[in-house]
Amino acid sequence: MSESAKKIRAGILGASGYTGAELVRLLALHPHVEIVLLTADRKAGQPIADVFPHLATTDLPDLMAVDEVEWPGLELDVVFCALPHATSQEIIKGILHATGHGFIDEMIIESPSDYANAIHGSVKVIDLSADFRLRDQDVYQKWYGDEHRAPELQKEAVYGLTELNREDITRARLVACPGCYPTAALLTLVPLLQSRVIAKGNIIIDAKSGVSGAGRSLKEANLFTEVSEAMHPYGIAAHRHSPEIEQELTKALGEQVYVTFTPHLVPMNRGELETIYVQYADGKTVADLRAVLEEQYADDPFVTVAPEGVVPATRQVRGSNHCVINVFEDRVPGRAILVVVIDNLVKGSSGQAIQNMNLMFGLEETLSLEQLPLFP
Ligand SMILES: NC(=O)C1=CN([C@@H]2O[C@H](COP(=O)(O)OP(=O)(O)OC[C@H]3O[C@@H](n4cnc5c(N)ncnc54)[C@H](OP(=O)(O)O)[C@@H]3O)[C@@H](O)[C@H]2O)C=CC1
Ligand SMILES: CC(=O)N[C@@H](CCC(=O)OP(=O)(O)O)C(=O)O
Repeated sequence: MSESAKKIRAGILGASGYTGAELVRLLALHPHVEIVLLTADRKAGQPIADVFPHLATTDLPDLMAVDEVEWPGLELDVVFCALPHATSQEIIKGILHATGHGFIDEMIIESPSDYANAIHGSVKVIDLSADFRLRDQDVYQKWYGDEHRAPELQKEAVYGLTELNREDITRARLVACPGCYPTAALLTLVPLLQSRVIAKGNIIIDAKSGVSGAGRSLKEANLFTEVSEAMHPYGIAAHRHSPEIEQELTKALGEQVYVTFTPHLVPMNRGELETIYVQYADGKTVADLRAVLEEQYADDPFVTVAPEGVVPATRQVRGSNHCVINVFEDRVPGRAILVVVIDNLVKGSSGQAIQNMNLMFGLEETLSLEQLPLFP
């Protein structure tokens, strides 16, 4: 895109939340994006600088309620949807209709060019919530409690794990960004399963997240006094990211995969670390796992396989779109230990969403995401 080209007109729904604010912070650096819409719920009507003083130097519209937005008049090119689960479905369905486009499954789509024609000129939607991540309606209902209210779009949505799904993301109209835990787990496990260097059984994901992963709304469990100087697991054998991780691993391998996944809340603001225990496939060693990961991510700007022996830590990625992975030989014969870190608010949500937007608009994937991690 040339400097003189029209800027991409972007809207951010849920801009008074953590991922919404992070989208604003990162997009402020984007040379081809103009933010023309910000929405909020309880904070609608306020200038964003009143809600987030750290964003005061940016020139931005005030926060407005989603149901007051006049979609066609805004001529948006892209909408980032950073709303809580279950609220995105109907809003996204409404946006696609209000901006003049129907649902793909109401059209005759027989080839990639039919699809390209069908979505030509449509606003593109990048959803950070879980609403369109699970492909199966029944699985969605089982884990999220309610019937899906836009199942036709659930089928169309592309899973937005950038490094492993670039081709589909590039062509997509609706991208469902992965959850923060699945991002770290899948970047590590998909290449290893696909290249058959690990066994599909006995995968254990021990995950830790900073408190911003739970969002900005008020919850007793997230008070300073509850969270500081302590840590605890939650969602044991019942966290909704298990089916999301299993869906994508099963797709990658072509066989059903199950994982043991236990998240923990740790007293830090942002960052996520997963320690993943795996079993080698017959005859494979730690060197095979390292070789697969190094080859997979050799040309990727944001995913790094750390040198042998270097231990990934959340400080190595804080505030950045980077993901650092390393693999270690276990002293228990036949097993390896992987460690992976991301920032939940960047690679785990808003950064990856912008990476996807760059792909969807034919831009350099790294635009507005170039900053190095913050240290300390
Ligand atoms: N936090 C994280 O690390 C990650 C979050 N996600 C997902 O991204 C989404 C946003 O998360 P996060 O930013 O943490 O959430 P927050 O709770 O921090 O923010 C939610 C935003 O949505 C608005 N909102 C709440 N309810 C409604 C509603 N009914 N209608 C319209 N707007 C509403 C809020 O407005 P107001 O403040 O004015 O009430 C706020 O702007 C969630 O689906 C989350 O699961 C995904 C990956 C990582
Ligand atoms: C610390 C914390 O509470 N984390 C959130 C995960 C946030 C996230 O990635 O994802 P979703 O979009 O799927 O909510 C949780 O466990 O529910």
